Amino acid sequence: NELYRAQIHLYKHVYNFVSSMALKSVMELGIADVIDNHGKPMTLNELATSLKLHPSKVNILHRFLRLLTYNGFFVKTTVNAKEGGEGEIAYSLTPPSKLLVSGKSTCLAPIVKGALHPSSLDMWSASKQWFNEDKEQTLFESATGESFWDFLNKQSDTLSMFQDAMASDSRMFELALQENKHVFEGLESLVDVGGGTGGVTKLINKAFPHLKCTVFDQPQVVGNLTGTENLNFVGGDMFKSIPPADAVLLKWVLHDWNDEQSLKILKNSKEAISGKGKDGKVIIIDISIDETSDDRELTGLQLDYDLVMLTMFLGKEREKKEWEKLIYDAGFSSYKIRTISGFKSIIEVFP
Ligand SMILES: OCc1ccc2c(c1)OC[C@]1(O)c3cc4c(cc3O[C@H]21)OCO4
Repeated sequence: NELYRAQIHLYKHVYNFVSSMALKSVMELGIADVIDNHGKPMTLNELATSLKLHPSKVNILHRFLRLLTYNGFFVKTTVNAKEGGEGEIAYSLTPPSKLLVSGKSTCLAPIVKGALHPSSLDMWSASKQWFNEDKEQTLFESATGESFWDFLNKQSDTLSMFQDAMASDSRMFELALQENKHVFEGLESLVDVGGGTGGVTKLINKAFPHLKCTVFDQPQVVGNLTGTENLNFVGGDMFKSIPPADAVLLKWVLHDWNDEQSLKILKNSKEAISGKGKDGKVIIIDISIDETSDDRELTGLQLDYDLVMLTMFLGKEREKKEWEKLIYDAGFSSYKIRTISGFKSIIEVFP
């Protein structure tokens, strides 16, 4: 009956937060590390013992693992099956939960921790007031009275939590970089605008040791960071000016900003690459929403990010035609866009 099917769809979306929170709990308990260290499927009791859980928590752990197994984060196998006996259920990691194993370049636990921090969740209790107020501000500002950037910069632990999150996502870029080396070939200098602690720049510098790389971010972000021979940190304001280079890299930056602010950043980027008469370029790495895609999980993630950017930064995720308009409005003459592994695209923009 379609009425009950509608009710199931409605309630499923109401309780989507439960699987996010279960994932957060598993990340906090370090279950991926425990199973990875064990080296083979782990029974519930082995897991509970290793996690030093109180006996009353063993069944709770079982229920969490059941939901997360259903959602593709674990697989169940049977171990210790005696002759004709049942054996025991044991849990193994899957590719998504392997991304929570610490100490690897593919560890995304920091972004799970950051994105599910109360600062990203509590603000939603102010959504009604946000919609009804006549002020243009983020949901975060409506709820807390300060911008998310000010909140992050206020305490070192929140800033480092955010930077660890960005760095963890950047380490995933290594694969995409190998598949897109041609984008960086022939460059003598590159400035990574909004580069934070230099996660991506270090990867590029490793792949292209002769490329002079500059990490450009706010003074309080890069102030006390020291570079190496071909990688230096420069503090400044990308809305004022960007240090000159053959290429400007904007990875996961423009989606934080509305069209007016993004135009300003792109115009300053155009200034920065137009020195020395070289035909420089701007390299944008960001989400480009493909509404025609039939990959519902990919498009769903991209639309989730659009609301995260809207509510926290008054930013947005852009479709291809929106990128095109922004690029041409900023005075560039052409661009090349291609999806890179995962949910982002790489857009080369030429003056
Ligand atoms: O373009 C920048 C950019 C890129 C990704 C993310 C940003 C901003 O903020 C929202 C977000 O969901 C988030 C919020 C966080 C966090 C990490 C984190 O990852 C997500 O650590 C503390 O709070």
